[in-house]
Amino acid sequence: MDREAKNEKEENDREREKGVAAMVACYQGFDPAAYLQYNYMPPRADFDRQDSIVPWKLGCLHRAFTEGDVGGDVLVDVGSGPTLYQVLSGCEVFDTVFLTDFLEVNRQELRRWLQGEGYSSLDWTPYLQHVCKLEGRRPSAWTEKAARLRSVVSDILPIDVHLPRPLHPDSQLPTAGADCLVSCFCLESVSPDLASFNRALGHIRGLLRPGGHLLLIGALGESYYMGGPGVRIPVVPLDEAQVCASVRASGYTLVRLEVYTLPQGMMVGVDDVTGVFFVKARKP
Ligand SMILES: Nc1ncnc2c1ncn2[C@@H]1O[C@@H](CSCCNC[C@@H]2Cc3ccc([N+](=O)[O-])cc3CN2)[C@@H](O)[C@H]1O
Repeated sequence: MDREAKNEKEENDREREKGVAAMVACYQGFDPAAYLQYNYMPPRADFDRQDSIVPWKLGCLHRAFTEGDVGGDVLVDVGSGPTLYQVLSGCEVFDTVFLTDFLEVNRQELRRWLQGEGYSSLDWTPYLQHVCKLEGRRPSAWTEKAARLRSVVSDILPIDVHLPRPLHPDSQLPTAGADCLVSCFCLESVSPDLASFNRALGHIRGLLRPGGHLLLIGALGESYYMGGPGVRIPVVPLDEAQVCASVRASGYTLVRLEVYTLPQGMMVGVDDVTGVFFVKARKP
């Protein structure tokens, strides 16, 4: 590499590090309880509304986990945040589930739920009941599902998708990698730009074994969201074509893309998201 190219690469690396550091600073004010209130209560989580977002997400995940091609022992949820909905179907398929997040406040929120009912900031019962219904079970089986999830969560780990190895080497992940990754609303919300989003997709690919699946949910058209009162966090705005291109460019085979377009009633002033994507992909 000649001197000029070396200088340019060093400058690009410095810019990249500055962008990631700025994102870390944004997250210092993240408020799990407020975030849950904004996004995981009605209207966005209204199980009696056909057009509510959370039932749509749970339906995508239920189909993806139960249509027969996803399986194995280990499921990793990348960037769990303070939420559990993303593993309510997967916990029936995998005997070992790792929840992960960058912030200790979110890992604490998840630990509180694991302690038992009534400790976490949000009552997940309606979510558990809804997924039981999707599975053809009576809603009162939610207590069994909660017990199942508590039994399979093996650890709640720190993660940084901007590192080539996002998890600490001691994380007890199988050498070959996880059998399945799920990640919801994380990568586009933690990346300063599209190049960083694409790199993060590549980094988490290293957590997945060949033949394993990636289930990715994310925001379309979003440029910011509120991570708490007065905590405005920038987001990489994505469209469907870019999501498909990024997934393929990061070395995954795209199995399918599903898209939800937000009706006016779901726009509640906590972000400027226009749609939600669901991707099922496979690592060749
Ligand atoms: N470097 C990092 N590596 C991994 N995770 C990291 C890193 N930095 C922060 N994190 C971690 O990632 C974060 C994940 S929460 C990100 C929120 N995403 C945007 C928000 C979500 C949302 C939800 C629902 C709906 N809806 O329409 O129903 C829309 C939307 C759109 N707005 C947070 O847990 C942080 O702690």
